[in-house]
Amino acid sequence: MGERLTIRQTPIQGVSVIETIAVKDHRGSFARLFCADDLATVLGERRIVQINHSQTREVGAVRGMHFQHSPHAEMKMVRCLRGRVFDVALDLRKNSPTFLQWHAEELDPYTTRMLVIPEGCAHGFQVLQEESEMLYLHTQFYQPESEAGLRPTDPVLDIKWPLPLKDLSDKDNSHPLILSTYTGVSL
Ligand SMILES: Cc1cn([C@H]2C[C@H](O)[C@@H](COP(=O)(O)OP(=O)(O)O[C@H]3O[C@@H](C)C(=O)[C@@H](O)[C@H]3O)O2)c(=O)[nH]c1=O
Repeated sequence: MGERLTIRQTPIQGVSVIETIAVKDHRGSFARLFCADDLATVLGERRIVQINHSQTREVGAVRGMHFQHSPHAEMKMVRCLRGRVFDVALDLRKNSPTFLQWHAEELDPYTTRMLVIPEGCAHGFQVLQEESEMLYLHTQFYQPESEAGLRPTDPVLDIKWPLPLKDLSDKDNSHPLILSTYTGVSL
């Protein structure tokens, strides 16, 4: 059996793209979505403790940019199960060489790509096809008191969303704008 997964690094340390190689036959396809052994170099000592799913109706809708503060900082692995999304990881780590830089990947069920977003990076996405569905693997439990976010339209972040933004939640629309004095998060 050949390689089932490939891991591609991005310019942001710890943000990587995992591609699953599906096995195809006359019935359709089979793909391994997660394997702790295959992903040992990405996971280290972490373990997946929660799996979440979201469905988003409208093209242009944005969810993000979300993260959890230490001590509940988490790694997320994000995959699109239906539709297509523009998925963004944003580096907020104090003293990181890529501080405030972002990396985006288009995710859809056919390219079987999963974006890895490590602790100290925020995550968000824009829906490019109606009824898009996302699957999240998390290394920490959801902790509302540690939950934080940045405004997807924040000019300091300058995220180049492909479409006009719509359907933000009230919470996402009220994330504070960051100032030029913002120094990031500590882990
Ligand atoms: C994230 C989360 C939310 N909730 C609840 C809180 C709220 O009532 C409802 C919807 O939550 P939100 O509005 O935060 O959902 P949403 O805006 O989709 O939040 C998600 O956005 C993307 C970008 C991520 O990266 C995810 O980790 C998550 O933060 O679900 C949980 O019960 N467990 C969870 O793990």
